[in-house]
Amino acid sequence: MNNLEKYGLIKENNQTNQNLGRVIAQHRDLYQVVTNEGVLEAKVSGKLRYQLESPIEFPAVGDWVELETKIDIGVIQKVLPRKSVLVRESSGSSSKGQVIASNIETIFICMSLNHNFNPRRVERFLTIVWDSGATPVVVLTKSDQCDDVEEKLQALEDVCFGIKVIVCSVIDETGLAELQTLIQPQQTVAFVGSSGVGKSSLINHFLGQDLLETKQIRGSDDKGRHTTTSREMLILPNGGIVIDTPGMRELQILTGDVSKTFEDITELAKDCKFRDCTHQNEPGCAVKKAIDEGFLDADRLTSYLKLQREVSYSQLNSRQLENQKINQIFGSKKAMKQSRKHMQQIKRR
Ligand SMILES: Nc1nc2c(ncn2[C@@H]2O[C@H](COP(=O)(O)OP(=O)(O)OP(=O)(O)O)[C@@H](O)[C@H]2O)c(=O)[nH]1
Ligand SMILES: [Zn+2]
Repeated sequence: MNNLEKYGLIKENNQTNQNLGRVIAQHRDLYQVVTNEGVLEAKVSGKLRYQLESPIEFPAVGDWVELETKIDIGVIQKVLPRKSVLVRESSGSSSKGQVIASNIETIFICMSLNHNFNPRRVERFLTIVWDSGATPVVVLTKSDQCDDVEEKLQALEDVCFGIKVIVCSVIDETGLAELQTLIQPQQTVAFVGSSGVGKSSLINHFLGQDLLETKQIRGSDDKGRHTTTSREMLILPNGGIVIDTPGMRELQILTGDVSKTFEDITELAKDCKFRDCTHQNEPGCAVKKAIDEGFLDADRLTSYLKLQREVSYSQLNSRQLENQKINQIFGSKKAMKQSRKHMQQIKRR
């Protein structure tokens, strides 16, 4: 098996694949691409850069690309059509979206069977995965810590209709063999889910070694992760391929873990005068105070508020959404009725 086959290339009628490669890591404008000759650094050609119309079209981890090899660097000329693409709507103001990874066949949505258990969260992850074109599988982790697995499975019945659900534990090895059968040689998979549900532990299990640092080892400090290593695409001993990029890990913020991602703000907010403080113009706001005193970046509050809005929208159904919009504009439904009445009176005059 040549390099590219190892990285998931399925041979089709004796193609030569001379200029073919797969992106295995990305650091801003610089890509790491695996070819049949080895791994090389690569950039996007000037021509391609000019042709691409949106950030989403730029190469990303998982992409198959055509490239020309110069002496010390590869030049990417073309991104081959993607079979699936996981996109993260960017939360900055230049809202264009960003590719997290592409050409993933199966995405394991991980959720632990203890306090992290929440069917709504699975639902949100499912939406993202279906949108990507990959096949979702729901993986319920830490079954060794749960006494009511059956009940929890029932709670998921509607949400997970027609989807494979696997109960597992790396402690007593429940379900791991079954999970392994879903990671076939040359198939690309990924693990998503909130921080701490056991994604690294599962990947390490399938790797047969502790390549990824789990929470226990790294302590609670998440900083610095992935800065020294570029293991964003891992080949398992059985031949399966796992994509594990920092972006993949960040997918959780889209799905409601705002308070966890913005622990500094939630911590500060405990000192706000009002429990339901929105940190915008209330008196006695500890978050605003921290910004004024230079302890907190104002940008951080902005992205917190933006994300919170996105998340709360995505959690509401359309009717609630309508009500929430009304509340934002008019204060309440009652106020809206009053303002309508008022408008009608004006018209009549
Ligand atoms: N009891 C029990 N603990 C587990 C299991 N799997 C993982 N853990 C523990 O849960 C903690 C978090 O596991 P990780 O594998 O680091 O979780 P993660 O999802 O990779 O977290 P992030 O890297 O933050 O995204 C660690 O202390 C693990 O030892 C399990 O099946 N049972
Ligand atoms: Zn506040």
